[in-house]
Amino acid sequence: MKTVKVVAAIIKAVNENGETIIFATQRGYGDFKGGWEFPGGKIESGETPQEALKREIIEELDTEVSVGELMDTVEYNYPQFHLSMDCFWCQIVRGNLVLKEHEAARWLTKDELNNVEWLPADITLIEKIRNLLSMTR
Ligand SMILES: Nc1nc2c([nH]c(=O)n2[C@H]2C[C@H](O)[C@@H](COP(=O)(O)OP(=O)(O)OP(=O)(O)O)O2)c(=O)[nH]1
Repeated sequence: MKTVKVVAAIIKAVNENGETIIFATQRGYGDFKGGWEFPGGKIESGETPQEALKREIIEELDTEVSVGELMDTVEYNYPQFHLSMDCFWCQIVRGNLVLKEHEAARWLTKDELNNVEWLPADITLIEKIRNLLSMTR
């Protein structure tokens, strides 16, 4: 099976109650249309994962992010391909998260993470994020 290398941004911020919130986007097109995901996309040849992620976030959201620690690498078998997805913690440097390709977006607290229909590959990742956020606050 072919492997598709993807990078995704777990963009983190803090809301007015001091809770950590995470930015989720809904796919606007393609096979997974309507599913929720972390913004990002395929790594192009010659790019580091971090470079690919910065490029994708500018393309998709017109926003510059700083790419922090690798949170997890998701390995998931879809019927048509194997997904290998590096997920990095990110913070906004400048920009207003303009939805250029996505249908919708939401900021979610840890208790709201289950309120959207995540893509199949993201389910275990969401559990890990919830656990991490529960330990901090
Ligand atoms: N960005 C992103 N992609 C995800 C997530 N979960 C998940 O299964 N994917 C899958 C969906 C796609 O098959 C692939 C992402 O590649 P992409 O965003 O370039 O997808 P695409 O097929 O729309 O790209 P394109 O060829 O049209 O440019 O990874 C996620 O959380 N974020």
